[in-house]
Amino acid sequence: MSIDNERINLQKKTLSPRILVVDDEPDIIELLELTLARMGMEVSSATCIHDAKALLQSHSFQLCLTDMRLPDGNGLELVKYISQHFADVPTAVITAYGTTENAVAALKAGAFDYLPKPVSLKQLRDLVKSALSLPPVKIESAGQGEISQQRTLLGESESMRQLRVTIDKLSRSQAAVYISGESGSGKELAAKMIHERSARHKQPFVAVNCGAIPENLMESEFFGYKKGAFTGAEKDHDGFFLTAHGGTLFLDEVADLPLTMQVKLLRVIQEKQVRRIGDAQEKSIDVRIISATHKKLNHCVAMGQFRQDLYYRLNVIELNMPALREMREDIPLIAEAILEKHCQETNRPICHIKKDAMIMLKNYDFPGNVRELENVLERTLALCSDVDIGIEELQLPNQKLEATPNNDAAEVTQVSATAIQVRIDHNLPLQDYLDKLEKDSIIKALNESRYNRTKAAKTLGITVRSLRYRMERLGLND
Ligand SMILES: Nc1ncnc2c1ncn2[C@@H]1O[C@H](COP(=O)(O)OP(=O)(O)OP(=O)(O)O)[C@@H](O)[C@H]1O
Repeated sequence: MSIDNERINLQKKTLSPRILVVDDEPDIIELLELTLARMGMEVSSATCIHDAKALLQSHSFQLCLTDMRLPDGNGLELVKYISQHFADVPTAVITAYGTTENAVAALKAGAFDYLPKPVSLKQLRDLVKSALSLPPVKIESAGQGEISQQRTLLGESESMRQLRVTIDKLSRSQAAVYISGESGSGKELAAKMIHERSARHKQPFVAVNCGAIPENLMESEFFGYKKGAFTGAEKDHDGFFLTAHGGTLFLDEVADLPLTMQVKLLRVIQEKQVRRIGDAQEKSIDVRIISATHKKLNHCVAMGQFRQDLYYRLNVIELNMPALREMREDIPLIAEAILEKHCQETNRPICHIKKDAMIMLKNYDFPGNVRELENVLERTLALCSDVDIGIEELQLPNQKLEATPNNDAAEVTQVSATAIQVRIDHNLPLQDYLDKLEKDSIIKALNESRYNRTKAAKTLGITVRSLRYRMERLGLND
């Protein structure tokens, strides 16, 4: 062999992915070693957790395949150990036939995927390929800075930081995820983040709003059809499952699926096979399912509107999106980010929200969550030409102030340097309360300046024009 060839072989060897196999059955180790070696992998094997940990300390691995039952403990222990200390190493567990509980427990503990026994070599190869195409783990991914290139859920509250960490973990697994949360709270964004950070990121992300498809078209939309299968089927159509092959299928508003469709969906998910209408052949599909609804899916199950078996299939891991009012401290950051984005897109100077207006936003309950915040700000930008956005430009719907620590009226009182002592009436609608505060501030400034509007405006920190506008609005002209 020439020196060059030798060097290439050596390079190939050092570049081969290394896989750790943990099993106490020599036959299984041998089968896995042979198959993986044929795929060009380097394999190290251990027969117990203790030896596996020692190997992890001394070598770097790109994947670990472990049995569940090991002489010195449970494979889950190893899954947890690896996800804690070697977050970059995906782990797959080999589970005894029919023990789905084990598989679910492993996925919840952070496993990338599971392989049921007897191990199918095709499944093994597919699993290895996907595990090796996982993007590298990002350090400190709870923060947002380093992932700014990708879409991300903004917010620095503890719940948002935790959510991002969980999303990163879920991205490194193949488990079905069910995302719960109110409308507009970021369920679809979370699903996209999981997909974009996963081994499937180069494959399609197909989002389906289950509530928007007419019942008579559901089957053909989900499973596809062959040309001529029915009147109007002028060419082959793949349907959502086949289109999402290799990638992620996001079933939004999954609770809206009719029961007949739920049965068909469950079958396809279980068998991993789909047959287009009019096709004699079934096709294998490899699709990760993420589902979501703003309804309480467990209630739908209890009411007999949603099949329990499908619920268990979809809800291997649940991700709950907090409502915006549960993370009020994040409202300024999210609001400013939305403004910056819109201003950049429309080529206008970046607008900012004034302090009192921001407090008002923080105190508003946002039943429509971040989507509503986006709409409020978009409307504001359309109507306001100033770079500083004040209370009146926001035009928030009236809302009763509730005495929670977050919308503490004391905070509102602080905003205006000239704010006078006002009796705070929690029973007033928010707009009326703020109008009263504004009116009292203006009257006080006018009194102090002996009705000199220029001086009063200066004290209030606003322009004379704005003072005139406000006085007119509040009926103070007399
Ligand atoms: N934490 C967040 N940071 C930045 N943007 C967010 C955040 N949460 C939601 N959004 C944005 O809010 C809008 C609504 O989010 P999304 O569509 O994901 O909500 P959803 O829960 O799926 O809504 P629905 O239940 O109505 O389908 C999107 O533009 C999304 O990008």
